[in-house]
Amino acid sequence: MRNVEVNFDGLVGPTHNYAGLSYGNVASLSNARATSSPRSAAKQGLEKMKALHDLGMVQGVFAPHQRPDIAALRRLGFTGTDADVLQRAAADAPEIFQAVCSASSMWTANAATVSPGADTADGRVHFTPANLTNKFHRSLEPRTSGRILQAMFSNERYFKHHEHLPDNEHFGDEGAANHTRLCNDYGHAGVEIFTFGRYAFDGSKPAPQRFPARQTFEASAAIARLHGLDPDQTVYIQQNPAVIDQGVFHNDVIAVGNQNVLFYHQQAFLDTDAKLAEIQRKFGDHPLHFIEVKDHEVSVADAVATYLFNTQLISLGEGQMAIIAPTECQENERVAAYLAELITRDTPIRQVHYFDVKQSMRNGGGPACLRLRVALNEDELAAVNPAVLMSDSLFERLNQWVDKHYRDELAVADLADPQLLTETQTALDELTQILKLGSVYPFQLEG
Ligand SMILES: N=C(N)NCCC[C@H](NC(=O)CCC(=O)O)C(=O)O
Repeated sequence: MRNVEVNFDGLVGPTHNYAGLSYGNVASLSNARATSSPRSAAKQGLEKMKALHDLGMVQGVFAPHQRPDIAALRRLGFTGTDADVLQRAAADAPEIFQAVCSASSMWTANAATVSPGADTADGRVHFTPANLTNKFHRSLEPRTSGRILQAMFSNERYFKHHEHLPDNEHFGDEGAANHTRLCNDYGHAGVEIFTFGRYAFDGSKPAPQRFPARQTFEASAAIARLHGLDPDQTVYIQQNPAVIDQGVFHNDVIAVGNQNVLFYHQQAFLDTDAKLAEIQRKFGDHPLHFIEVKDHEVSVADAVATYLFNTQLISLGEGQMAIIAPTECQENERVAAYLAELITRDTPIRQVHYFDVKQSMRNGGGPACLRLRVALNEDELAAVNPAVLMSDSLFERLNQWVDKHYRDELAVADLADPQLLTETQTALDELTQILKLGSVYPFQLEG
């Protein structure tokens, strides 16, 4: 049976903007209040999806969320017509208002944690939407992400959907951004690696001093229990608090894995040697490539600035992999030299492809943030909603849809324009028809 890994990329929503909402995320803070281009952001994302499709990958599209989130504003006491709610919130509580306008659902690496059927006790693919409790604007995502996931993976014979973890910092969960799976073949049982930033109930354990640790050990362990993972095939690794304090707000900013390769920075983890030995032991006798990038090769600062590790490692067949990197890596001499040399080494990584995803990068989201990986066998793939899978015609259709509905430029001040709300709802209503999702947005469910 053929087993594949499908990347479900977040389609950038029409309100994509730079409001500087993510403390601890260096790019988000440094680009605060810059003017964005929702249209080019969405098109940059579509180009990457199409290029991976053209490389022979199965590629999916993950719909964006409804923003501004009027329901969230009503829950916080703003009343009247939708236009009243928007304008009152913008005037009286601009920080709350900007948060409910964020297009952050584009970073689908944070949408959920996914365990393939080969790893779970009941043999189904398990999904748990991330609660994203650490940032208010992201905590608005789990319910809609859950509905979109159910609309894409609806067959209960193959797919199991869990509720997100309790909405509380003790169970702070950022989804697949802190989850890596190593395996010999996508269809074989793998080792699931959960990376976390702190322990919720034990203040004596190491934790960052400056920036928040968004993921807790307790959240990771709960996901592993919910998904029915075998403890002998599961590894928990604490992120090095010192790198969180340098802007590594998710583990996928400092490490990435695929099949038998783990590519990571020397400073990424705590207790690295013991943890790598545990991974090797649980992985078994098969060859495993630990590619460690040393400080003198690429510093943590360069890794954060270029997103060297927020790259996608994709399998091209015959044991070869390609690395999908943002153009920021190409523009940094040290990182570009490192990658040029890496593909000549005796590892599966043989190609590097650069993509311009600058609109997303300016909010701290690289190629790997934009995608949620789902490993599937043939039967499971056949059960996926086919309307969300990339093809030449879907690429063309989505580009036309973006041209019709998206603005070229958006400043933070434009977010209060009631017309933007109407434009967004019209666009998303049409999108649910293109992607055959049914009703997934609050404005569709209320009516
Ligand atoms: N590393 C992964 N997997 N994802 C990147 C997420 C970036 C996102 N940025 C933001 O939410 C900024 C949005 C704003 O400021 O409007 C975040 O910090 O949660």
